[in-house]
Amino acid sequence: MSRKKAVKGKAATSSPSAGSPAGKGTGKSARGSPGIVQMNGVVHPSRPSISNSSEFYDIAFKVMLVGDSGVGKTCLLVRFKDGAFLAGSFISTVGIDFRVNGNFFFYSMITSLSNYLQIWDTAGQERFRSVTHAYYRDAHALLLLYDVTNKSSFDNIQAWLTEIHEYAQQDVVLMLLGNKADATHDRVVKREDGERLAKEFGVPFMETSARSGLNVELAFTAVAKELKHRSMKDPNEKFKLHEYVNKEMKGTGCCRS
Ligand SMILES: Nc1nc2c(ncn2[C@@H]2O[C@H](COP(=O)(O)OP(=O)(O)OP(=O)(O)O)[C@@H](O)[C@H]2O)c(=O)[nH]1
Repeated sequence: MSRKKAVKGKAATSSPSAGSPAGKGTGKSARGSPGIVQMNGVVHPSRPSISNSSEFYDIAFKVMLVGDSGVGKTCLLVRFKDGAFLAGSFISTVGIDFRVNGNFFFYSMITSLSNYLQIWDTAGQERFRSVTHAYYRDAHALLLLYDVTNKSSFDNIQAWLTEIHEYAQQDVVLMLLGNKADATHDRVVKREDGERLAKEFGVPFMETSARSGLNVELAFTAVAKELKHRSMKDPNEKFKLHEYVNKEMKGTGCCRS
């Protein structure tokens, strides 16, 4: 992921296109605007272009990927973005806008659920932590990752949860993801351990693989659905995130989603 490292290592003056995934074959610029990527070659005609969509949509949700360095946050996001594009998938992405803000990059996307998501990748390295904290505060959802082949990334989850408790909003949507589930030979954290930890903290859990695509779309879809339902006025229309995840989740017996 050298392209990502280049972005994360950049100073706050990073230009949106320089060294960006968007500049590496992720799509074409829309009408020459830097950083705007058209999906399936077309931005949905009935919707605004992504660059002014946060004004158009009443609710823009900020979703952040957090977890130790190397757990696969960037790969998960890239997998989701490309999978959504290529497969024309369930939460099909109508438009994606890539931007760099300081050490972070994020994708803005209008989804087929008609909500506007900003998905932020963060740097897991300790030296970026104080900056990351500032971004927690207005996050609506956090995807907290560990790496099933790295025990310390799992052991650090409690510390991450403590940080989240301290810095994030009280009602933040939180989901625990055990990534790299495809790496069966290198696995050191059992799925049951992840399940147990998630249960202890009352958060939905699934194993994912950015490599195979296992549950990647489901993780983002579940969060998008939860955010969408929370924003709806009708309190009877309760969406149960745990139930949805348990019903839709694919096991890790196989390496493809
Ligand atoms: N086998 C396997 N490897 C993965 C998976 N996801 C990521 N990786 C590998 O793990 C390494 C780190 O992935 P990144 O996405 O850069 O990790 P990150 O969490 O963004 O790391 P930081 O930016 O340092 O916080 C890379 O070498 C990836 O190829 C996965 O699902 N399976």
